[in-house]
Amino acid sequence: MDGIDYDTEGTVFDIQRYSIHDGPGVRTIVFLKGCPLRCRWCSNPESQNPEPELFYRASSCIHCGQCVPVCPTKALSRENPGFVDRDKCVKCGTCTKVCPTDALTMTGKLMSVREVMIELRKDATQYRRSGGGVTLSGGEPLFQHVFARELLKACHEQGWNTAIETTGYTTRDVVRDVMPYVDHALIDLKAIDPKVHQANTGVDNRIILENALCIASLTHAVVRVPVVPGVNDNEEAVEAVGRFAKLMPGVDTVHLLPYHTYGENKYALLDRPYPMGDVANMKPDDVSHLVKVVEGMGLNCEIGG
Ligand SMILES: C[S@@+](CC[C@H](N)C(=O)[O-])C[C@H]1O[C@@H](n2cnc3c(N)ncnc32)[C@H](O)[C@@H]1O
Ligand code: SF4
Ligand code: SF4
Ligand code: SF4
Repeated sequence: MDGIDYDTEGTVFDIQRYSIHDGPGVRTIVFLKGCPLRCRWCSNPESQNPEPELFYRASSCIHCGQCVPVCPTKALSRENPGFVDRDKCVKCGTCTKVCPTDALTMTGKLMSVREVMIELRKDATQYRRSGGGVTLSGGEPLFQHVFARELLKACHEQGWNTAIETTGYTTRDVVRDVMPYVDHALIDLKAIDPKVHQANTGVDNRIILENALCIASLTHAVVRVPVVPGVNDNEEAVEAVGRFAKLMPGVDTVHLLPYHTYGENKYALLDRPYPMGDVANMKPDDVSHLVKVVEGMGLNCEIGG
């Protein structure tokens, strides 16, 4: 094992314990900030910007005004639509320290590998008992690839299973640098049609498809598809993903994730419009015909996962 730099820092916006999804056994999910994509349905809008950001929850604000004078850039005012002038806010977090109701909070904080490992060690017994471990998610975990790599190395040194949830939108060098420390890659293929991919995520999918093939040649991989109404919730689109998955070395399983709106309220906290408008949650039954398509191609198919 190469040396591990425990001082490497990265921006983390959440650590979720006791997950039974996103890899084998009981897992802790570490969510890293930063993503080069802008999926219209993204359930973690706070993950996209690599920097820490300010959440403002209007329903918790008691209009006491204590935050207004402490802001160094005068970004807070009742005159501002949404209260926070996002162009003026420098994300210093000073206002959050005086708010008595947590209407203002920061999402994302700088943590060292050492600090994250202290959190992860609390669940080490669960990992050993269940064959679980640690999953890096986001955002795109490879966006902060040096931090991700050192964290994965540190997990391996403890003997824990490691996984990443990735779009694969990165360079080949990063893939080769990080994959030796990943036991299980959950690779999102959101659309095979390049025009559909570009229109709905903001990026071309050529690099993603090339890296998906490479990642599957380097570690155990599963393909995941967020099934989104009006984007890829049809048999042709899912069949195209299945055809591609069959080209990926060792891949025998596709997960279909029905579209959900759980992230919608977080757009309001960032004063951003929700790009999906009023498109309703999908139910597992809504994708059962797509499961049959995947299974008919000789692949395993799970809803969720
Ligand atoms: C939050 S993402 C993090 C990993 C990476 N950014 C990605 O998209 O692959 C984890 C999973 O949630 C899925 N996802 C994101 N928004 C979703 C939504 N509104 N409905 C269903 N799945 C969603 C993604 O497609 C991905 O499989
Ligand atoms: S985070 Fe800093 S700059 Fe932004 S509103 Fe709060 S105090 Fe002002
Ligand atoms: S300190 Fe908190 S509760 Fe008071 S006005 Fe500011 S955001 Fe609202
Ligand atoms: S790739 Fe993942 S984190 Fe990035 S915008 Fe899309 S769903 Fe969100």
